[in-house]
Amino acid sequence: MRRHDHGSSASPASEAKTGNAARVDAETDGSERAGAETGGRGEREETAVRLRGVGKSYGKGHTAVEALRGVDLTIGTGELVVLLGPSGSGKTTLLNLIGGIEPASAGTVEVAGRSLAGLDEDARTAYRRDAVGFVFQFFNLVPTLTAMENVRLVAELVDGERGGRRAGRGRRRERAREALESVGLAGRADHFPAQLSGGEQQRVAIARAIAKDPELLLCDEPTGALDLETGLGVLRVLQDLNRRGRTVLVVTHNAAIAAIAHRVVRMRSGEVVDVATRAVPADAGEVAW
Ligand SMILES: Nc1ncnc2c1ncn2[C@@H]1O[C@H](COP(=O)(O)OP(=O)(O)OP(=O)(O)O)[C@@H](O)[C@H]1O
Repeated sequence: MRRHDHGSSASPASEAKTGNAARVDAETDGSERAGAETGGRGEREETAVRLRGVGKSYGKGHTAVEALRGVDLTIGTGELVVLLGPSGSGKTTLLNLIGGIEPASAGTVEVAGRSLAGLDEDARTAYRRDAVGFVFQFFNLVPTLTAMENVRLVAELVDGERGGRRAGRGRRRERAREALESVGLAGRADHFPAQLSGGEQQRVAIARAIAKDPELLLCDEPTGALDLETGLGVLRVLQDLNRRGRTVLVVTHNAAIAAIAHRVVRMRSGEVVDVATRAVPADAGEVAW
């Protein structure tokens, strides 16, 4: 099994900064599980995300804000990681950097072994479009399109841009149907967003995110606008997708969601202050808040 350099790459300084000696072990855990899948051409990278010394600042002078400060974090392929922290601690900023929505001010962000810093605007757009699925708090569905059309829209955009990989219309419809099925909504394909509950709308948004078969699913407060029951339905879908091999990063205020994570990352004031591993993540069905 190919092994990672987590032990050596996590410098004493960064360990001291996170104040968490378990961090290196926790990272090794994730890569070992994923490592079994790697080793040859065409196989998956064992590290999904690697951040080293990542900083992000906004503005200048007396209005400058340091949203992220020296963040080191590794996410193994196939992990479900929950990122917790109070408002303003930098969670969304971190997600946006990993998703290529904005560039880091310092340090390196690598996804599936490729550095995002070297990408020009076109390559960054292609990366966002092809490699990352985004799920937001307020679903962001197009209200005048049905569930199926919302999902297909993204599949068509992606196919339209991916030279040489154009799928036929039938194949795109099939892929969209598969995505809706995988979130338990095949029966609601022809409903408009207003005819769906909040939880169902979020599941359509998840179907839309996975229809393009992204390497990474980035979720920002995916249950934030939902009541307990519908929120748990969404968590079940995310856990199910993760169990089928997808890497999932969930940003949330809701500490109860941490129960389903392989690893829980806590942030405060732009820094990672703790990383904890769960030997056996809870079933989403067992979570309550
Ligand atoms: N575009 C921006 N311009 C200026 N400051 C920003 C910008 N985006 C974020 N910030 C600041 O960066 C810090 C981190 O914000 P971020 O949204 O990442 O926090 P968060 O942990 O996701 O918070 P919340 O849970 O409230 O969404 C905050 O102080 C915020 O005001």
